[in-house]
Amino acid sequence: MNTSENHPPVSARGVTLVGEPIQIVSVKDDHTFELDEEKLDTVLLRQEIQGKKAVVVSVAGAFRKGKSFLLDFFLRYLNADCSPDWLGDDESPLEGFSWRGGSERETTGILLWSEPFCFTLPNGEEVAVLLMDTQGAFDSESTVRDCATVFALSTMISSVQVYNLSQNIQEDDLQHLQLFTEYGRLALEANDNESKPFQVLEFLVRDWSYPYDAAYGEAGGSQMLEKRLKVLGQHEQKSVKIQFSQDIALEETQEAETRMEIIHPNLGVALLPDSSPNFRALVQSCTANDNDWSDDGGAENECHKHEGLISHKSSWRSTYKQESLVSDILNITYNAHDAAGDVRALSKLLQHAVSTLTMKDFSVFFFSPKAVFYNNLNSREKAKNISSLKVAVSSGICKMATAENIAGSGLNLDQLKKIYVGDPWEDGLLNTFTMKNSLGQPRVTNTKRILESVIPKLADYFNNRNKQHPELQQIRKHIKSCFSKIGCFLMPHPGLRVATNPHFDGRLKDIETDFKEQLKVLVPQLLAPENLIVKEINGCRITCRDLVEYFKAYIRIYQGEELPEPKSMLQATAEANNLAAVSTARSQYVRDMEEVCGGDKAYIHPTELDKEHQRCLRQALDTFKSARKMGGPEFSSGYAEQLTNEIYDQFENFQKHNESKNIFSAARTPAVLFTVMIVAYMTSGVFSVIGLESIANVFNFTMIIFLMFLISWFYIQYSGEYRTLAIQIDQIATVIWDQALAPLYAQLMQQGAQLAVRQATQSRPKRD
Ligand SMILES: Nc1nc2c(ncn2[C@@H]2O[C@H](COP(=O)(O)OP(=O)(O)OP(=O)(O)O)[C@@H](O)[C@H]2O)c(=O)[nH]1
Repeated sequence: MNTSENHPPVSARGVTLVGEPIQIVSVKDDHTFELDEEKLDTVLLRQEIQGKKAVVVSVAGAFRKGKSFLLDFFLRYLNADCSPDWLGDDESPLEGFSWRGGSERETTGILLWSEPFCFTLPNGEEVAVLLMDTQGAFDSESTVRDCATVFALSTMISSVQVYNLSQNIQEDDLQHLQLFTEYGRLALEANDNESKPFQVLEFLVRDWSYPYDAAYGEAGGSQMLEKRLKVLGQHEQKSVKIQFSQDIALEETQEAETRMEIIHPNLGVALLPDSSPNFRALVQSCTANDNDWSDDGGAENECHKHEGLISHKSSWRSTYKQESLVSDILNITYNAHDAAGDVRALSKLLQHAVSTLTMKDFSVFFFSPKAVFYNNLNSREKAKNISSLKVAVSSGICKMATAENIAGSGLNLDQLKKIYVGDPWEDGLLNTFTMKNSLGQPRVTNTKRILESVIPKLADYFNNRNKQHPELQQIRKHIKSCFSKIGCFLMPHPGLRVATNPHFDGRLKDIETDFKEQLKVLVPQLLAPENLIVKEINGCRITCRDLVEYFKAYIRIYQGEELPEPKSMLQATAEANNLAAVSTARSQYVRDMEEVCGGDKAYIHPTELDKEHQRCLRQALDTFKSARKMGGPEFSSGYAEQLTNEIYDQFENFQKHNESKNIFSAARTPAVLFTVMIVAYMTSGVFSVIGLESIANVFNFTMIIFLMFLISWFYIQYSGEYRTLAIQIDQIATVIWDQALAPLYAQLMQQGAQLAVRQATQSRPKRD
């Protein structure tokens, strides 16, 4: 709400709020900017602060998004001397910079709070904190240039620019930021695109409604910023350290071996599936008779050892179902559909086996403890990782079996990506897939066919997923290159009363608790003395006195004409389209005319050349008109005119070039010079015959001069030197030709023609 005129504004803690907003920069009706130097001086050149370092915190962004409202909380905090209960009581209206509800813009130009706040930094340095409110961008009365100028100026002047956004960081927010900061960078002379021209940028996302995606505050903000400003498709050069669970397993193996020894060895068997060949061999050894092993003496002996110990001896079995084994070996039956009975029967079967075989015999059929450990681990990792690898199967990268191998080896798709990004030449993936575990087996596979098919497909997949359009990359790179530090803070919605109640006057009781909680974090984060950022320009810390000079210098740049005008996207695109169409049409004209009178073509009569020019011009204009362009016919008419003018310029060149091919015009200068010499010689002869020697000498002298001209002209044509002299001689010859010889020639031609006509009519036979 506007600061009341009847009583001075009072802060929430009952302390009078000293100062008022002062309009430093105003925008005039003709969209030019004016700096009120006097007011600026009253704020910054006060005796007590002019020598102090300046901290300038500005809030900029679209109009009607609560910038001034937020600044008033900044004021409260600073006015309360940063005390912990700065937010004050529930009943005090929010005052300071003028803010209000409604849809029409409030702030115009740039405002400063008239009373800078003085603090001492932890290093003992005295600083003055200035708060700056800016005109909201994109309202219906501001041009793109106005918005860009306000944003650029405030960014150039401030040490912390709060970019106030609503609900999210959208791509258009980044595009505008790019345009505005580029406009700022252009104005700065140190526009080397290397040093960072601006200091801190804080994205402030208001009304953040997705705390379940990213939490309110700075942590969620950083997470969000990381996503939004990520430049995808750039391989990070630092190597990626990945913690594989399999690697841990290798270290654990030793410990596992010891552990396995104290576990009953049956566990090793119990872990085997009953389809496993080892399980079958074990059972076979418990039940085999002599005949089964007759072809193998060693095995025969082994079986003899078991003879008598095993009650039922049979040949290789057709079935190894637990139910039939128990019935054959132990001669008992049980309910195979009862899980508990099943386990009890298995236990009896194993006890029987243990009692009939020595440990040594029995252990032949065990998996090693290491193998069992791996098997265990493999199942656990497979369960954990397989879901992400199903994407690889559905994308045709590998079959399910390979995906299971990869998953079982402790890798998921995300980790594979990190390996690939860390080593994009595919070696990383190859090495990982083929590295040996402590059993000497490959981690995933070393089958060449699989490796050759899966690894390139994985690499393609990661590359395509990583692809980000160059335009998007460029925006992100640009923004990062402009600021020394970029942060983000997610603010919750302040509640419906704040947003929609026309009588809301900023009392805390009407504001949602979440919002107030986050304010208590945000404001000290920006303004607590230990967090203040002193304004720096080209590495120098700026005092309030210096800031006045910079302000004046910067505004002068934006008042002048030297900066290109920032345009709306449509206008810029329409211009680019039209210019491209002009260029295509002009090239077509040049090509067509080259066909008519190009370098290797013969001289063409000027009238004919003009006709050809008209034809090519028409065609070029047709090409321009038929090109698809943005902006409409009215916008294009100016470019059509530009095209016609450029084509006429080209035509002049073609005319000159054509003229140079005319041998008569090329020979005109020597012919004129020679004619003048002859005439001068003959005239001098006539005058000397009649005794007027002095006049004859003048003509002789003229003849000598023209002879010298002629010799010089030939020399210059031959050597290419003294070209300016040749041009002057050509000009003299042209004047003589135009003034004397050409009219004479025309007259002679006319008389000749008349004579010819007369003779022709006289010689015609008379009719009776
Ligand atoms: N939804 C929402 N509204 C807010 C928030 N903060 C303030 N408002 C309301 O937004 C309206 C405009 O506030 P201002 O501070 O005048 O907005 P501004 O961005 O300075 O507006 P301009 O000066 O026109 O650029 C007021 O009605 C505030 O109550 C917020 O975080 N979320």
